[in-house]
Amino acid sequence: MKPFLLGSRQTRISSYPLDPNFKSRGFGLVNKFTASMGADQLTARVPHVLTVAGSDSGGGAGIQADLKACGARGVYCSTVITALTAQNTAGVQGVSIVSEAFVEEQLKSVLSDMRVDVVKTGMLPSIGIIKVLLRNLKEYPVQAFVVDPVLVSTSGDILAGPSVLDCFREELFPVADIITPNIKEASTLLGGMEVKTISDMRSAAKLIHAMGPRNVLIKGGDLPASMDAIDILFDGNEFFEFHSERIHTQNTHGTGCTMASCIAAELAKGSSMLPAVKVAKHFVEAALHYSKDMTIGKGSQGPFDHFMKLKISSQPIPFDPNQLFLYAVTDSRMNKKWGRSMTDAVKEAIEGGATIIQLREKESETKDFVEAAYKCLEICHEFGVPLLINDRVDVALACNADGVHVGQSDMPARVARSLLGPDKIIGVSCKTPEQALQAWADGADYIGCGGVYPTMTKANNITVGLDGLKNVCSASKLPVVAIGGISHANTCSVMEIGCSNLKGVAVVSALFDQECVMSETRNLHSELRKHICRG
Ligand SMILES: Cc1ncc(COP(=O)(O)OP(=O)(O)O)c(N)n1
Ligand SMILES: Cc1ncsc1CCOP(=O)(O)O
Repeated sequence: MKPFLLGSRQTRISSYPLDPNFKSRGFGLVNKFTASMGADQLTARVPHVLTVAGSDSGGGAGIQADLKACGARGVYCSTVITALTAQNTAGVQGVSIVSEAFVEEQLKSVLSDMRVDVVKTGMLPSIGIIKVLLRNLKEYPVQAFVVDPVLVSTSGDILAGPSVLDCFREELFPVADIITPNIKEASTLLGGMEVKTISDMRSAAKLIHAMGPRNVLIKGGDLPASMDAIDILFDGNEFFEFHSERIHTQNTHGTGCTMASCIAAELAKGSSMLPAVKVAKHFVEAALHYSKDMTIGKGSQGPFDHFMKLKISSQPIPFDPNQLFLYAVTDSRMNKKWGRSMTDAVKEAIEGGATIIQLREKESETKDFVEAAYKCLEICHEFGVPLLINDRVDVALACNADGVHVGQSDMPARVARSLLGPDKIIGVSCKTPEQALQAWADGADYIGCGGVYPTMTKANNITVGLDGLKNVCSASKLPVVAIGGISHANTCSVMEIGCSNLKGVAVVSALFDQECVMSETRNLHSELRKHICRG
C-alpha cells in the first residue's frame, strides 16, 4: 500500500473522453490567466466547478454543501439543480425531481456562457437527467468529471432508484475521472457485496474501477468507530490509503458532497488527482473537528461549518468609534519590568475602564505571542472589549483577534483588509493628511495619529504635536485616536483641539509603566470623562 505522498505519483486528469477538442482548451498550472479582453488586458481566470446535484433545504448537503466547499477552497461554483429535497437534520421529508427539460435549460445557461473547468455530480435522480447531462458534456467538454454516486442520504433515505444504478454503472462511470462512493454506496453498486474492512474496500475499489472510472475513492467514514477514518484510492494500478483521525460528532451531514466538491475544486485549480484527494481529506477533517460541538437542528445528523467561523466564541466584536475612548496599548518590556503577564496587564486595564486593547509585543516569540493572545482575547470578550494586534496580521488570524493596528511600514491596510475580511477592525498610523486619506481608501476603520508629544516608548518617532493631530483629524474621513506621550496630565489639552472625529487617546507608558495598571487606567478614564461632560 502506497502512502499518499504529495507528488509521489501524478494521476492523469484528462478531459471528458468523448471530447475531440479537449487539447485545444489548454489547462494547467501555467495557464492561470487568459487574455479575454485583448493582448494587453489580461484578466485573472477564476477556477470554476459546476455542480449538478440536488438542493438540501437544511443547507448541510447537496448543492448547498458544494457551494460552501468550493467557496471555502477559493473556487467559483455554478449550480444545476436536479431535485429539490425537503430535508433537515432528522432526514428527508420530501423530494421533487426537476424535469429533464429544465435541467437541460440550466446546463445550457451555464455551459454556453461560462468556462467551466470541472463538473461534479451529486444527486442524479433519473436516467433522463443523466442522459441530458452526458449529452451536454459532449457538447461542452470540461477538464475533469467528478462523480459522487449519491444513492442514500446520511439518514438512510434512498435518493436514487435501482434503474438509475444501472445507468450509473453503464454510462456515467466510464466517463468519470473519479467516483467517490462511501462503503454503503460501494456495497450497493456491487449488488450488496459486504464492504466492512480495509481489505473489502480494496476489493470493492478494484471491482468498481472495472466499471470504467479512472479513479475510485472509497470513503471509510462508516468503518467501525474504533478505527481511523480511512479512505482508499485506486487508480487502476496502485492503491493509496488516506488516514485521518476519527472525529466523534453527529455533525457529519454533507461530508460526502463536500469531499467530492473539494476534489473538484482542487482539480479546477490545476492539481492532479492524488494531491487533490489529500487536500480534500484534510479539509473535511479540519471542518469536522471545528464543528464537532456545534448545534444546528434537533435531529441526529447535523451539518458542519465549511468556513470554520460560526462558533459564537469566535464572533468578532464590531467596530464602534467610541471604543477608541481609552485605548490601552500593551508593551512587553514594561510588563517584564513590572513582573506581570500580558494577560494580567490586559485584565487590569479593562477593569480600570480601557475600551479597546492592542497587544504591542515587539519581543515575544510567535508561539508565545499566539498563546497569550488567545488568553487575552478570552478576557477581552468576557468584558465585550475588542482586542487588536499590533503589526502581526498572522497572529491576529491565528487567534481570531478582532483586528490589527498597522503602521506605514507594516503590511498595507488594503492587504490586511483582504486577508482579514470585512468584519475585522483595522487601524492605521498616520502623521499626515495624505496618509489619512490613503488609510480611508484602503478600507481602514480608524487612524492612530502621533506622536502627539515626545515619547520614550517608540524610538526615533517624529512628534507631530497638537497641530499635526488637528491637520490629520481635519483631513480624515475616519475616527482618530491620539497617541504618543499622553497621560493624565495632558489628556484634556489633546481632547480639546476641537475635532469631532477625535474619539480618544491611546496610551502605553502612562498605564503600563506603572505599579498599578488598574488605578492608572481608572484615573485616565475619569479625566477623559471630564472632557465628555464639558464637550
Ligand atoms: C492606536 C495606535 N496608533 C499608532 C500606533 C503606532 O503603530 P506603528 O506605526 O505600527 O508603530 P509600532 O506600534 O509598530 O511601533 C499604535 N501602535 N497604535
Ligand atoms: C506606538 C507609538 N506610536 C506613536 S507614539 C507611540 C508610543 C506611545 O507610547 P506612550 O503612550 O508610552 O508615549
